[in-house]
Amino acid sequence: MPVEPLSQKEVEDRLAELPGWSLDGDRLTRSYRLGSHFAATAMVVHIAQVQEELDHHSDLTLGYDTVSLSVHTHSAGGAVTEKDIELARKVEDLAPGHGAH
Ligand SMILES: C[C@H](O)[C@H](O)[C@H]1CNC2=NC(N)=NC(=O)C2=N1
Repeated sequence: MPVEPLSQKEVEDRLAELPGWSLDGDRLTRSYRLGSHFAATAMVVHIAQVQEELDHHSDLTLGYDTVSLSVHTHSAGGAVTEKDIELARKVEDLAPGHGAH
């Protein structure tokens, strides 16, 4: 099923409920800090699992103690869609369990 681009207003409304997430050009982004490199690595694996379940994938970057995501929807011409918001919400839900902030 095709996903439609969200309007600027729709993106802003949804971002209001996703603290820490922001729009960088046409992408939703957020970085997390973790307690160790191993903790950050475990969070990356958990996010990868969620992304496979959603069939929606961010550019996911592992640093020493950081995890960064940047996502938009390729099939919507690179716009932000509900799929990006859904992924962001799921990552927000799993982040506290990894001690990410
Ligand atoms: C075939 C597969 O369903 C598609 O390529 C999916 C996979 N993951 C994806 N991820 C993102 N971010 N955008 C997409 O359009 C997308 N499409």
